[in-house]
Amino acid sequence: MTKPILELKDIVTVVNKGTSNETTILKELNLTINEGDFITIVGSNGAGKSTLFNVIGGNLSADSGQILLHGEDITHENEEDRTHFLSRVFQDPKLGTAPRMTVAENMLLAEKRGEKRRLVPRHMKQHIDKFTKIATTMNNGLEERMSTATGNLSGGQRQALSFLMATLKRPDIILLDEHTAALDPRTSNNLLHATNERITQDHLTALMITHHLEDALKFGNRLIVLNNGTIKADLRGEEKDKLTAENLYEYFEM
Ligand SMILES: Nc1ncnc2c1ncn2[C@@H]1O[C@H](COP(=O)(O)OP(=O)(O)OP(=O)(O)O)[C@@H](O)[C@H]1O
Repeated sequence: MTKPILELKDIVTVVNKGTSNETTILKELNLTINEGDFITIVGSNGAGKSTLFNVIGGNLSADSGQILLHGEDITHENEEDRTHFLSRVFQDPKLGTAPRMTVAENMLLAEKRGEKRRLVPRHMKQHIDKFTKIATTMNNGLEERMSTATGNLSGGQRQALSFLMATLKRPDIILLDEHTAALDPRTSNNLLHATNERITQDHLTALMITHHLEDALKFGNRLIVLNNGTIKADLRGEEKDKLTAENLYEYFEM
């Protein structure tokens, strides 16, 4: 049985309140995310995709509506509180990692997130074999650079590290905000496949924004089309499998 992890109920977000630029971005948006869902999200520029992630992440508060995590109301929890159950990977490879720290240190930091323990070499020794093994799953040589400062990695390796760090503590939800968009096509493709393997094999729950319809079709068990602040389509199973890029494109015009 699929269990809901996160439920968004009638979410409305308004920006520039009280000014002549007041705009409603999300318009009574409803979405239930179930355990193990890997949802790809597409939609035109300005459709509200990043705003949806900001509302889930607590960077932006909903003006009305409710957010439930495992049935509990978390609508008023702030961004920091929500890091206990979610992690996010951004488009910019520089955002997810500390540049002067090594790959292994960044991974240790991610694993100890939320704990009071200090980062000490003794802890590193216990973890290095496990971290190296995890890095190997990225298929991009990251495992050979465990002692390299993150700032000296290639963009693809750095973004793969950001993704791994986001998954290390098995958050309830992982938000992938066009996390391969800044990479060249081959590197992007490699990271997408590694992402897919880690999410499906470890039964993680993730939402991934992409502008590439083929990727939205290829990956995930559910595909959502966001248009003008609402969900225009939420396709899964056979319905998603049968979909082509051409049919999908039609949803953009609705
Ligand atoms: N804090 C804000 N203040 C004012 N306008 C905002 C704010 N956040 C988002 N918007 C506007 O809301 C609309 C939706 O933005 P959002 O970034 O969520 O769209 P998106 O679907 O992620 O677009 P893109 O594909 O271009 O990244 C846009 O018109 C944007 O300019």
